[in-house]
This record gives sequence, C-alpha cells and structure tokens, in this order.
Amino acid sequence: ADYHWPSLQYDALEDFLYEGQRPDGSNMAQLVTPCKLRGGVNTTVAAEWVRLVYHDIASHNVADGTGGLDGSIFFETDRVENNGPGMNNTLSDFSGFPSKYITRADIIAIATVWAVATCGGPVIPVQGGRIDANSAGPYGVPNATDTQQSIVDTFTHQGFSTQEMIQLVACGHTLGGVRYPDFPDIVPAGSNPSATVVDSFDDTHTFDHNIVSAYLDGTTVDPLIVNNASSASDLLVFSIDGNATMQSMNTAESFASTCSTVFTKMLNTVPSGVQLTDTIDLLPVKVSTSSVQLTIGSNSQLQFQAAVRLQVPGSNTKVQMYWCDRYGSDANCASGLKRFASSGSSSTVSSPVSEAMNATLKKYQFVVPIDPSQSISEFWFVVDYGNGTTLVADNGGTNYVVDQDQVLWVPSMSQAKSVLTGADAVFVTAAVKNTNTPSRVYMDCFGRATTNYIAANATYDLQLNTSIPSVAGYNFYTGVATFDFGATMSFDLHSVAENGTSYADMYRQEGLIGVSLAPASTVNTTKSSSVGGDSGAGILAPRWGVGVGLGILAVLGLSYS
Ligand code: HEM
Repeated sequence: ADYHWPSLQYDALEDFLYEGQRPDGSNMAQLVTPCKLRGGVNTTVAAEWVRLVYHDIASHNVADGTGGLDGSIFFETDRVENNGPGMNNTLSDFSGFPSKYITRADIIAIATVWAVATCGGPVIPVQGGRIDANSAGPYGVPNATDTQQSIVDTFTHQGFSTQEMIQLVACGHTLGGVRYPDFPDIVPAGSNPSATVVDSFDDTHTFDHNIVSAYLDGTTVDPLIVNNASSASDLLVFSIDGNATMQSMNTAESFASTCSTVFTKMLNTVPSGVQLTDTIDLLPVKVSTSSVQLTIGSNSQLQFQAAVRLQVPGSNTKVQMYWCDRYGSDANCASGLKRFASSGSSSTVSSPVSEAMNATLKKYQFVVPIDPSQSISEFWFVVDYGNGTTLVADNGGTNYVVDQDQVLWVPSMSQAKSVLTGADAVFVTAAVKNTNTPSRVYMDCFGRATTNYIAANATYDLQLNTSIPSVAGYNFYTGVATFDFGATMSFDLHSVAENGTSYADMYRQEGLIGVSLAPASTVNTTKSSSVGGDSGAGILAPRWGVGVGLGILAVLGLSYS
C-alpha cells in the first residue's frame, strides 16, 4: 500500500528501525553499535541479541501454528536452555523500548536486523506487527549434546528444512561463542577460575563467512566442533548433507544472501493469525508523528511544533515549513496566503541499518508562534537541497493535516511526577478551547515497557483547573495517570463538547515532557504559487485531509485546492 501520513504503527516502526531511538531520544541502537563487545567479555552485544531471537522462535510448532517470535522469551530466562548471562543482558537492553505500536517481539526482530548490519552482515528486510505473548511458551531449544536426529526433528518442528537448519546455525554461529562457567563441559575455566571465558565460534567478531570457510578447510575453532566430542552439535549440523550446504555458503556474497533469506524466515516465524505489516522501507521524507503538536508553549502562547526527517545529500540543505490558517479570510490558504518559517534546529539520526544503507538522515525541527484567531489547518515543507534541486514535501499532495485545535496536550505544563516524588505518576495538562465547555476531558493511557512485561492501559479524567489562568482562548484541565506505564507511556487526550462532538489529540508521548525546542526566529507570509499549498491555479477538485483523529472523528479538515 502507498504510504500516507499519518500511519501510526508504520510511522513508529520506521522511526525506530532507521533512527535507532525512541521519540524522546533514548537510543537502543547505540547499545550494539559499532558491533560492540559486551563489557569486557570476548563476545559481542550483537551475538547475545541474535542468540535470543532464535531462542524466542524455537517455541514455534509448525504443525499447529502456535509459538514463534512472540516475546515469550521474556518469561523463559529461568530455563536451562536459556542459561548464560547473554539472555538477561539482552532483555535488559530491550526492556525500555517496546511501545504502543512496537511490540516486544518487534523489538527483538528489529534488534536482530541491527545486530547483523552493525557487524558487517546484510541489511535484512523486516516487517512489523508481531503480537506479544504474556506468558512462557513451550520448551524447544536444541542442546549441544542432542543426537543428530533429535536436532533435525527440533528444526522440523519449528518449520525449517535440513538445509535451512544448516544455514541458520552457520549464520547464527558466525557471531559470539560458548561461555565458561555456563557450559563447563564445553569450555574449560581459564587461569582465573572466577573469570568468564568465551570460546568464539570463529576468529572474527564480524558477521562473515569465516565460520564456513574455517570449517571447510579444517582450521575451525568452533567449540561446538572441536572442544568435546559429546557436545559437537555444529559438526552434526554442518556435515549432515555431506557439506553441500556449507560449500554453497563459502563466499562473502553467498553467505550474506543466504543468511538474509533464512533470517527473514526466522523473523517471520510467528503464531498463525498474526498479520505482519509491509516491509518497513525507509521513507525519504518523514514527519515524526510524535513531534507534531499544537500547544501552549512555556511563553504562554499558542505554538505549533513539527519535525521533518530528510535524506540529505549535502550540508547545504535548507528547509522551510509552510502552513495555512484554520480561521479567517485566509483559512485553508483560500486567499493564496501561506505562512512560513525556517527550521530552528536540526540533528542527524542513524541506526545500523541506515548506516549500512549509507543514508544520511537529518531531522529539522520547527517551533512557530500561532495567532489563536488564525490557528493552523495544515502544513508542508519546501526543501532546497542547495544543489539546484528543490522539493515540495506535501504528503503526496494532501499536505499534513492538523485535524483539530479544540483539545491540546501541553507538555510544558505536564510533569513526570517520579522526578519530584519518586512515585510513578504522570501529571498531564490539557488546553481546551473556551468556546466549548466540555462535558468530559479524559486520557486513554497505554504502556508496554512495564516491569512485568504485560501491556497496560487505563483511562483517567482531567478536571478544569482554575488555578491556571486561561491563555490564548484556552482553559486548562489537569489529571494524573497513577499507574506505572513504564518508559514509553503514550496517551490519547479526548474532550467531549457539550453538543456531543469529540475531539482528540492522539498518540502523545510522556517522554517528550521537558524536551526543550529552539523556536523559529521569524514567521513570513507569501502568495507565491511555487511553494505548494492550496493556492493552485483554479483547480477546484475537493480534497479530503485525513488527520490523526480519523478513527474517532470520521473525516476532518475538508478543504479545496
Ligand atoms: C543445534 C542448534 C543449536 C545449538 C545446540 C546451539 C548451542 C549454543 C550454545 C551452547 C551456545 C553458547 C551460549 C553461551 O555460552 O552463552 C550458543 C551460542 C550462540 N548461538 Fe547457538 N545453538 C544452536 C543454534 C543456533 C541458531 C539457529 C542461532 C541463530 C540463528 C544461534 C545463535 C547463537 C549465537 C549468536 C550465540 C553466541 C551468543 C554469545 O556469544 O553470547 N544458535 N549456541
């Protein structure tokens, strides 16, 4: 399907995959980049992450479609099959990042793709939409002491052919190794018996075909081949078809392409009934949904904030944001008048995937004052790449629609209470337009990065707070979310007007409380028709602008071009 903003789940997945971080800037990709060693031990963070994904999907039963990549591993680390500190290290790496639209299972999938890419492996295409299990799944990880037949049966049960089994094990065991003291029958203690020893599967930390070539030319150091004949599972796996599969993977190119294919299958091994999204492709122009906010700024004035991420070829790129009024004679740019401002600041973002693709991604931040009697109905961007090329980024011709200005989250007046009191609570302030006396203002809160790994949601009402003076035609309502929804709490803020009409400020992020933004210096106006917008020369086709609140408000923001 063609992409059209806003598309909340896809937007969140795409941001995370290519930017490596949460909307509040907390960065998960940095934990693994660049192919980092795990704190003083002879293995990589990437190796620990890749072992974990296989142990999660190992619960899959291809016959009845149960199990697979469903995050059940979060409930299984006490099992012998998951021994070694790598599992708990990994879960602690991941625990603060699952969010409303990115499940724990999707975090595991995206982490695998980063791990492979940052260690020099292929860029594996990845989809989202996995659904989390809320309890442990069945056992299913093979042991190094298993017989060849038992190992084959285990992979068959998981849905992998013998050839795919060889490919999976070779691609997995190009990273990391086996640890003492966790596997003392395979890896002996070193000179200091209390120190961890990791015997690597091959001579490099990178994701390369060294594991294959060393096996084929007889120089392998793989501890699951050479250390202990009764735990030589890699030998049993690699040799089962007379080395035909290993020989077919013995170049850099064939190894990368084989691993990409078989890892894609592994990541898409999900319980039947799970509908995965399209492959998460890099969007050349990306409006970060969480950055778009009409609000009351810390200067007590109405302001509009938005950020656009671009793939930029050079350092001379300049970006301007344009917008139309919502009210008055210039509403929806009907008179041809558009307002515009330059970005206040910009920053570079990246993940192992965007780095491996050589994509330089830059985010341009806008904060502009808005006259409440004019407000804002839609916005778009004009990009001057500084090399003679300009681009009007207008969301495929519809512009980016601001669907309402009746209920607005006010991050500058909200507070994560734990900062003050140690109690897990979030104090939320909403601005509600005083031309509407709402019968109810409330917030639907959601958290997935909870301490017990179970997604949580709850609704809290906000009350008119007369101790905060009205500004810019808005009254203030305040309420407290008292549950600990975890690091990625998000909420939808609703106001129901007396006449029954509902308004919503959707998918707001607690993490953005306290983030300060550089305001625009000046706001200009133009009637030029070369900058996009709705002034177009007499074309009168009606156009539907569909905003974030679509699900609640049916179709909003109808305007004419
Ligand atoms: C016959 C099947 C398999 C057996 C018996 C097996 C066994 C093992 C053992 C005993 C370790 C050492 C763990 C530690 O000391 O922490 C290990 C590590 C590892 N395994 Fe496997 N494995 C198998 C298949 C796979 C597959 C299919 C993958 C991924 C696709 C995989 C990925 C890894 C990785 C990346 C490590 C290194 C972890 C680290 O260095 O922290 N393994 N495996």
